[in-house]
Amino acid sequence: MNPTPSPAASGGAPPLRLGTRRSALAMAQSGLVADLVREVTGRPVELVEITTYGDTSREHLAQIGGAGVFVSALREALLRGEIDLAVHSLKDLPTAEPEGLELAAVPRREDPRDALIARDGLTFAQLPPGARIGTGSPRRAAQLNAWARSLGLDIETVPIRGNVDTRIGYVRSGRLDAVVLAAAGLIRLGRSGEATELLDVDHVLPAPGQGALAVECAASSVALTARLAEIDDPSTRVAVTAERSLLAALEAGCSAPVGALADLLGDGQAVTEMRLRGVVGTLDGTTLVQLSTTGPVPASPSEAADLGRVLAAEMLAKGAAGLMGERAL
Ligand SMILES: NCc1[nH]cc(CCC(=O)O)c1CC(=O)O
Repeated sequence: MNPTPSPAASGGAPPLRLGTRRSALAMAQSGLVADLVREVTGRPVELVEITTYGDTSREHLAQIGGAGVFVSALREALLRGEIDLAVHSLKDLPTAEPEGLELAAVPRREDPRDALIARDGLTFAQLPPGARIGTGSPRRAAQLNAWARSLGLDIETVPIRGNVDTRIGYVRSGRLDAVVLAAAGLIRLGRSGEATELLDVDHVLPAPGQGALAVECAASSVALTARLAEIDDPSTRVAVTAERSLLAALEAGCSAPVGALADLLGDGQAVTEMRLRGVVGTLDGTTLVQLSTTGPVPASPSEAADLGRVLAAEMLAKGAAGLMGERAL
């Protein structure tokens, strides 16, 4: 981090306009990034609320084109010069970077795991027969159903959507026995205490990029992009690059039942290797293709992307393509 510039240096600078969705989670994420951006630029940052189609539509995500609908309005505002930077959940960001935009920074990742919020403090294994678990994500449905089968549990996954409050509300009102959400979202909203279990990634691999934020700019904002590089976390960047490259090489969209997680492995002294795990499955969890590969820590994002492509090729050779056609209801 740079030392804070003197008041004189920042005195006349106009505020940077940071575009954000207006959900509580988006505002929390944007607030975090705004603090980081103020630190490295010494400039004031103002939040500009942008409404996206994903926020107003009541249709299911898979039907309106997946989580990319949350992203496009922010990207259009960037391209029109109405905002200087946009903050997205990286897992909602389509893998193809549009012409004229740049993924300027991926700050340090929050916990990538999924969290269970169940009634009566229950864990997954304690859910009663016939338990109904809400999730709009085919990835979560596939892995929860597979996990339940391996435990001899009888559960039903129920498609739901809505913001974090709405989804937790299904449990509080008694309409569902449990819901599954990203731990990172709960943590950023100060609601991690409501989780009754953090799901082990051996059972439920998160979405590629889950828990990480994406700070996007117009490619023409050269000076700003250079400053934002200071809030980029290189370890997070290589991990999410491998995960997203796996997703892209599977030619799966963000609403496909694909999970991926890269983590850096160490010997206690130093990081020595990166492991990338991936999963694709049918919604009912009867068939999963789950593979892992471990290699030297990538020296660059492009090397990380290679690891993603290698694992994708292995998954495709095991029939992954045939499992990705299914959509959530
Ligand atoms: N698809 C919605 C979405 N996009 C990002 C997050 C959580 C934050 C994150 O994963 O970084 C969520 C909510 C959820 O999955 O529970």
